[in-house]
Amino acid sequence: MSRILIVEDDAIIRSALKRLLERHDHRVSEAGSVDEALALEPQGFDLVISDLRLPGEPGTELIALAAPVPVLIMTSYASMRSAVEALKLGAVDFVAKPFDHDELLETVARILHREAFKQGVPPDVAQPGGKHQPMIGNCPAMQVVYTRIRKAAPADVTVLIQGESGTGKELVARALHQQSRRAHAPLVCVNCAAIPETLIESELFGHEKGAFTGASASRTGLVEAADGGTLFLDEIGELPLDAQARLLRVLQEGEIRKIGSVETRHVDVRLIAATHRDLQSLSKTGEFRLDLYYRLDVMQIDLPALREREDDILEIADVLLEKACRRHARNGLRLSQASRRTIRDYPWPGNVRELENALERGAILAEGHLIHPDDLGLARTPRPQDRSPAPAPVLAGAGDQEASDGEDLSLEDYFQHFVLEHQDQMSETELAQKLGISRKCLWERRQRLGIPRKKSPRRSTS
Ligand SMILES: Nc1ncnc2c1ncn2[C@@H]1O[C@H](COP(=O)(O)OP(=O)(O)OP(=O)(O)O)[C@@H](O)[C@H]1O
Repeated sequence: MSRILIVEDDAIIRSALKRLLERHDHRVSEAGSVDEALALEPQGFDLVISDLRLPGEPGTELIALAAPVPVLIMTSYASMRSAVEALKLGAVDFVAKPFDHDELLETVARILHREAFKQGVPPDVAQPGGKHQPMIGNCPAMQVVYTRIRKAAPADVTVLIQGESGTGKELVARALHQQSRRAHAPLVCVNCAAIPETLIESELFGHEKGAFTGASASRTGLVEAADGGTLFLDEIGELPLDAQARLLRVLQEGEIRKIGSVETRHVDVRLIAATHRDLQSLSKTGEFRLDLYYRLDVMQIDLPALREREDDILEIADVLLEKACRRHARNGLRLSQASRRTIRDYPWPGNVRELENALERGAILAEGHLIHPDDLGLARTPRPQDRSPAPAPVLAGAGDQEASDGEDLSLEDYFQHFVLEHQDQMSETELAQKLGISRKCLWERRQRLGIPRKKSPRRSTS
């Protein structure tokens, strides 16, 4: 069922058209002018059918205001000139009034069909350097993702993105922001797992001077920094309960209160959250507030793991390899047939990020013009029957470099031993520094090896 918005000031024509479309299973809303149409948020529809001449602004104004939703223009002034003008301005098509019912229905069906195809097109995403690149991959699961992005982006609702680490959750958040009406405002990305638990509330919500030991000046939080724009909270499952309560207030009341302050301030922020954890299960154990979960779960986007995107793996590998070759001035480098098989059969527990790293290694290490499996440095190559779900191989060294089987084991042992022995005396930052890895990497390895971070009993600033 498609959602269609009719914009027509003549009530008789409007209700006749409404009845006609409803008889053909469309859900129809009506407006009598451009202003009334805007109040109904035209971007949430699949098609806008608008009269050209309306009281106030002409129907062609909606072409830009409803974008990317197509606008079909009706005109009783069926001169070629007004129709051509409307098409030039970007109308998807036009119909002359009085219209023939079958012709109109056919035009509507054709437009909706064409749009349905467009929906599966990967969105362009601005990378941190400012360059725009399309998301790679066209497998059926990703087409569903692209369609969801296209529909959810302009709707200004909270979105919960779920998927394993490295599947592209941040990329989806960027696409949602860029296709929303907030695109001109900031997108603030926060990885809740990478900020010490004791600091996360003040990072997000800000604090007043003297609110806690070490708070020597008042500070604005990241939620406020995203005012007017979008806040992307990655790994929201790691947010401590106190911070969850504050976040709930932001979502419910649109209000923020700094730590140590009695005053509240209004903020207008769209929240996009991501997690690789099952928030509903976490809420059963009391680790995640169920009311917050329901607030977040307005629209869900599920990202498939790379191993489930068999048709995409080699396509992604080719595009990422080209980029890696450009970065390292190794143009013309290609994957050997054996490398292509290895890439296809490997379970990719670290998903696209792990593939990106492996290809980068390949581009650096390859000696001739072909990248061989050894150059990729994958920990082990499973036989096809070993594939998903496979145990995650442990990656060695900073930046997730991988090593051979023997080294994996000793590194894993070393990591576990070191963390267990020192975590009572060291902060997460110190632990990560001593291990030569990032805080985020430390957190990910803790998850993989089942050594969750201990909850600290009181606030401190270390
Ligand atoms: N479909 C895709 N097309 C192109 N690049 C991708 C795609 N999916 C992921 N990537 C790349 O993989 C890397 C990881 O993506 P991203 O940071 O969005 O993943 P994530 O799910 O947010 O990971 P984490 O949960 O660990 O933060 C990035 O460099 C991103 O550009």
